[in-house]
Amino acid sequence: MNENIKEEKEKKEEKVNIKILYSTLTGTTKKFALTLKQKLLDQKLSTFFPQVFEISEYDPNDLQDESSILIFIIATLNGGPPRSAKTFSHFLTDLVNDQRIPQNYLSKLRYWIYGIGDLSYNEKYNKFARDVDVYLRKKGGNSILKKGLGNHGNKFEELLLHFNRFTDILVEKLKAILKPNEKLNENVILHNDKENDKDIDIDIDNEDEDEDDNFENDENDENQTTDIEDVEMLTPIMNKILTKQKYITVGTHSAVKLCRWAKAMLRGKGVCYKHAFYGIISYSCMEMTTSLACANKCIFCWRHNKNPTCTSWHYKQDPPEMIYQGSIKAQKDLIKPWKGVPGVTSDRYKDAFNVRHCALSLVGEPIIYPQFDEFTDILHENRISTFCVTNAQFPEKIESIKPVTQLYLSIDAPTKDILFELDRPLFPDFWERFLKSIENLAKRNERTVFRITVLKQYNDNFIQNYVDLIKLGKPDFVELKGVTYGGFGTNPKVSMNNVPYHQEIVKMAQEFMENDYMKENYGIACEHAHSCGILIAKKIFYKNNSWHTWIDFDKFFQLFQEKKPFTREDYMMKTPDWALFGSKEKGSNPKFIENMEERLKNKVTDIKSNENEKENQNEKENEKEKEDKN
Ligand SMILES: Cc1cc2nc3c(=O)[nH]c(=O)nc-3n(C[C@H](O)[C@H](O)[C@H](O)COP(=O)(O)O)c2cc1C
Repeated sequence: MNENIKEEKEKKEEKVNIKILYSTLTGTTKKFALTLKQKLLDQKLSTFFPQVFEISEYDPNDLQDESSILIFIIATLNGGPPRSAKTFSHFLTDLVNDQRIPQNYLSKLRYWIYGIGDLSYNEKYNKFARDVDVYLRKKGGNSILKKGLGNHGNKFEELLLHFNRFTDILVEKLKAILKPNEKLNENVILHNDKENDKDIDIDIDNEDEDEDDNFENDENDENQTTDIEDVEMLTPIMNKILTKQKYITVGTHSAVKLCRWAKAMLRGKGVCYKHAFYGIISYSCMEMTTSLACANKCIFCWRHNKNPTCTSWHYKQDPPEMIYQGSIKAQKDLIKPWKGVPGVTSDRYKDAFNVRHCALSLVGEPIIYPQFDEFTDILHENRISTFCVTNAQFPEKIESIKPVTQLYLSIDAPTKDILFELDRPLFPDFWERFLKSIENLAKRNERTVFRITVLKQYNDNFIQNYVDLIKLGKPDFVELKGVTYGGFGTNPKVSMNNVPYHQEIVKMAQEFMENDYMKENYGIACEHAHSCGILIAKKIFYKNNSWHTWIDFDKFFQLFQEKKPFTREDYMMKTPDWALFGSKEKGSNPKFIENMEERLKNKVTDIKSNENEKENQNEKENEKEKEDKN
């Protein structure tokens, strides 16, 4: 950029010090926002640079580091936010409900609120303006002046008078705050200070001074939440970031990404652990989610916690058929560019367009999508198997969803404290939800799995605690898998030091098998050294002297079509020798690995390549961190 333009731009940016955000139903708040802007401009002060925006144009992620003073002039619609403020309102609700976000999160924020409502709405009078004020204060925001609540039920002149009285005082406050070349005078800013508020005795009578005390009730106010069901889950900014990271978003809450194992299998460079353990064809497997939002912010999250979080579904809902069509198209679009890439044979390339599996495990929490059952029905009708991975925070769903091909719980930690540290859950009763989810898993009839993602120094111990959870959930399988390097971003809590070697996972599995309960009921069935994975399976899958951990997919679809109850035992299949624990191939299917015989002859095992991969990953991590910093 030309230096002069850059300087000019910086100067201008410095001056954007008052953002007036309005949210309107019939235009009054917009009019008032423009009136206030003019009043500020009339001061002819170089430090006043007011700008007016509709609230939907404001990215709430900026609240934390907002250097401008925010002025909200907002109406209420049936006790909730007007349409243009729904995303903003939803963001704030999540923020206050998120126990991990510190109370001083918005401590840099300076704001003022003026609500325009109608007293005849009684307890819903200016409810949205009052909520926004409470929410911002809850997270440390600083109100520079007590909020104003105007009654549009009065004569318009009275409302305008009320607004003018407030904004006159506001102008004085702003003058005091935004003096040129002067440090902020702390005494001027009212840090939620009710004592200081008392000298501005111009608020209308029925305002509740102790709204903070009513906060919990406000949250439960049905009227507040019923109207926000058509908020889109993804903001345009989130969408842009996801696209940059090679996700294809489908509709407003789903996404597909091509799994690295799909690429590896296409190129004859390896298969995923799901192929070794269960017979999934990696390149025919569509990895996706029906909800990018999740109730956890795991420290090892692939998405570096850039996803939305929520404790319940309150979004616009896309129809399942549309998600299905969109996802299949996305998967095919992701496969297309692999034509002609070295190693990709025409047979495999063609075959990859036949989507046969769906791993509902990408990111987020797929089961909170309200039409999840309808979506899996469509997949099954199209002979696409379903592996569903949930974060064990929605126990009712885990009990009630229709059977999938294989149902997973992510068991990220053996104890409450470690779960809190690793998953950073949103729910205050996260441990109870976790245990209840495990308990409900035991009631399921299809194949069930505990997925333990092992992070060294975090959750690689406490075998007895894990066994207690296994006794409760009685999963058919326990997958131990070293955490995958996905670039840990700038998260200081995880690094390559937390990524285990395959031998360490094997050792952990063996420690499991020293436990009496495990010895009696389970055995180590498979391994996949390439991804540091071990499969511990229930002994019911050991028949006629061999493991049957693979899935008979034809049988599964037949059972689905018959619409009769079925169990895990109805669709199992013999596991091939190369996938078994202790085999020389260590879970790599010779059919999909180039020069396998030669590799084995030269003892170039996948364990070795795992070590090399680790070195590469170290390099990648450094690069990724550089990128993140930029
Ligand atoms: C459909 C509708 C619902 C409303 N609901 C409320 C309400 O719940 N609480 C309230 O104080 N005012 C309510 N109002 C009044 C508006 O907030 C008030 O008229 C305000 O001035 C509208 O501002 P605007 O002209 O910028 O849209 C409602 C108005 C309409 C038209």
